[in-house]
Amino acid sequence: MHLQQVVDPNMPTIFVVTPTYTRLTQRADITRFVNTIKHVEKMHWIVIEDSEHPTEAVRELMAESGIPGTQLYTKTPENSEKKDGMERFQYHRGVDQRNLALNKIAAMGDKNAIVYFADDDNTYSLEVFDEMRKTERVSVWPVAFVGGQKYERPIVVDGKVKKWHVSWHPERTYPTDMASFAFHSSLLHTGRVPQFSHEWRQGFLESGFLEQLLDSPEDLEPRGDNCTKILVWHTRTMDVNIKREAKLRAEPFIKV
Ligand SMILES: O=C(O)[C@H]1O[C@H](OP(=O)(O)OP(=O)(O)OC[C@H]2O[C@@H](n3ccc(=O)[nH]c3=O)[C@H](O)[C@@H]2O)[C@H](O)[C@@H](O)[C@@H]1O
Ligand SMILES: [Mn+2]
Repeated sequence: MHLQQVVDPNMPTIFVVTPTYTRLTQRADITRFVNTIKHVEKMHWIVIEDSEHPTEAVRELMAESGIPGTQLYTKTPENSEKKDGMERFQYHRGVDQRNLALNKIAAMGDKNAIVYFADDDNTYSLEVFDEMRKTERVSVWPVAFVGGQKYERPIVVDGKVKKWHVSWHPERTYPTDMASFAFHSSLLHTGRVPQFSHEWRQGFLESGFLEQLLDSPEDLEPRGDNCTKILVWHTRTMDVNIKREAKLRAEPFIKV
C-alpha cells in the first residue's frame, strides 16, 4: 500500500490572497511563489489580477501549479491608480484586489479557515504557514527588509504585544507589514466584511485593516518564538534591463 501523509480533517484551510499585475517579471515572481506554496497542505490560493480581464498567463500559471485556487480580477480605478511620475510610496497597491478576495472568502462561508495576504514578490518560509495555521483570531510575526530597517517586529512581554521594533510611523496602532499577520475566517462573519480603503494614508493599510479586526495590539497572538524569528522577507524583484530590445526584439512565440 502506498503510504500517504494523513491530513488532520480538523486542520483549518489557509486562504492565501495574492494581488498581481502584468509586468515583465510576473512569471518569474509567480513561479518562485508557487514553488513555495505548493508545499503548503490544505490551502486555497486566491489570485486577484489588477486588470480589466483575467489573463491567460495567470490562468496557465495557476493551472500548472496544481494548487486549488480561484482566479479573480478587478482593475484599480483610474483616480487611485499610479500616475506617471508618482513614486512607489505615493499610491496604494492591491486595495481593490484584496477587498474583492475578502468578499469572495466571506461568501464561500468556510468557518474553519485562516486568511493570509501574500504578495507575489516576497520570500516566505514554509514555517510561517505552520505558525499561522494555529491562529485563533489574529496572529503576528516579524517581517525583514521593510520600513527602512533590517526587520520590523512586535516586542512581546509576558506573551502579549506591548510595543514594536519599528521606526517608520511608529504611532500607527498596528505598525506592521501586510505579510506579518493572518486572521481567522470567523472575523469575516461577524457583520460587515472588513475592507481596505484608498482614503487611508500611504503605509496605513495594515493598521486600518487590523483596527477593524481587533480592539488592541494586546489581542494579537505572537508567533515565531514570540516574534523573534524571521519567517518572511519583504523582497523586491529588480527592474530588468531590457535597453537592447530595440536592437534585437524578443520573438513573439517565446513566453518570458
Ligand atoms: O502599501 C502598499 O501599497 C503596499 O506596500 C508594500 O508592498 P510593495 O512591495 O511596496 O508593493 P508591491 O509588491 O509592488 O505590490 C503589492 C502587491 O500588489 C500587487 N500590485 C502591485 C502593483 C499594482 O499596480 N497592482 C497590483 O496588484 C503586487 O503584485 C503585489 O502582490 C506592502 O508589502 C504591500 O502589501 C502593500 O500593499
Ligand atoms: Mn512587494
